[in-house]
Amino acid sequence: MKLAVTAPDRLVVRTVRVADPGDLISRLPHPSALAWVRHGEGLVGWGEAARLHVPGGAGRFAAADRWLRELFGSARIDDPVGVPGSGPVAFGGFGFDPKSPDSVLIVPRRILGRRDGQAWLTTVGEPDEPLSIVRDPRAPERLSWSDGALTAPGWQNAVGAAVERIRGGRLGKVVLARDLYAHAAEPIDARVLLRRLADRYPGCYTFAHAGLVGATPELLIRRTGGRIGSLVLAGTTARGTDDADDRDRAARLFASAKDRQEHAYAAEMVRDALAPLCAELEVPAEPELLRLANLMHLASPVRGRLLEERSVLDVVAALHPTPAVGGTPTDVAMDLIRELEGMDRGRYAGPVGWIDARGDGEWGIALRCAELDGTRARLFAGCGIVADSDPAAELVEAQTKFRAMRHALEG
Ligand SMILES: C=C(O[C@H]1C=CC=C(C(=O)O)[C@@H]1O)C(=O)O
Repeated sequence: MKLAVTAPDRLVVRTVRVADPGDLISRLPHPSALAWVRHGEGLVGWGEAARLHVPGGAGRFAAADRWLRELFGSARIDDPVGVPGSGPVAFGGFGFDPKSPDSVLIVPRRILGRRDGQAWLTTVGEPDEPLSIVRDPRAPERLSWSDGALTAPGWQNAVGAAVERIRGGRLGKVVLARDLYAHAAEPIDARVLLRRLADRYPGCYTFAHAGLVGATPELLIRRTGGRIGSLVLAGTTARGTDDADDRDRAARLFASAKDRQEHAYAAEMVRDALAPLCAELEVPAEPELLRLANLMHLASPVRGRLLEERSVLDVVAALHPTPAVGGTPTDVAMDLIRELEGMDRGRYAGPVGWIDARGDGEWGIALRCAELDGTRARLFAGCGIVADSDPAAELVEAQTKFRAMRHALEG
């Protein structure tokens, strides 16, 4: 696999403790933001000390992991803080489809971290290298919207075709997505979107990576030393108009055979993928409810302890794509996605997150997100389809999922 690399021969890295910086997102000096923030904690980064473009292929996670081990292994690191996310960190986003050429890792020149009452600043490269600062991000104005690969009726037809294929018995589940474009008068500044997403979805992982911006509720994997955690999501209903309506909807979600089946496919695959890697693994027998500002999901929190030393990217490789974004069986679902969606998902529905020099890190599934390109944003939303899915209801669900990014753009 031929990697495209921009990196110095040897990284010089220094982490220092800093006073609590407060809100991390408002500390980003430039629109080319890197971020991973939940409940005000996490990491933000800016500048670029090293970048890796990973070509498509099933071995892309292993190739990225090897490159990072070499880069971080040869670095001169002074890190008295010594917690997950201190020292050098790479922010990454991988293409959903192994064939996609879109996977990128970036090691920023500055990383500001905040967790459990501690805060730190990491400098990669010479501390006095000037960084350009662009203050006062402006909100997008005069937005207009256009369809992506498929119109709404076209996508409903694709869902109908998927249901037929599932009823034909070749697969149990497939997740179908569609894209939508927003056009603004001026280049869109990721920081405005991050701010709005973090304010509205504090329990989600608000992320920015090389123009991909979103707030995902789904944690693919977190590794802290030997401990791992994951939050499997599948099965969705919109929030109600009041508490009683919320309770009714949640009860219907738990009683819905279709949603339970969608969820079971995802939770079982995550269990099966993690079991061989773990000395201990806890997967709840029944899902619980995850409430977001716009949606409620069936959720299975998974915990485990790794059998042997492996980096978080190594575990990502074992998990992606889960049936929360692909389907069951994976290969049949991937082919059907390529056939019916009529688009390349890019990094949407792929792993997005960060990894440090210890191999610790947090990776989510890039959902509720948009890919920024100057004045244009490409939004994505997808839905799990099983034998009982109704195309019209799935379209409504996809529109609700778009709402997170529509709101981030429109305010
Ligand atoms: C594919 C998406 O959501 C996934 C995650 C949670 C619930 C899902 C569902 O109920 O269909 C999807 O599997 C998306 O938001 O684009």
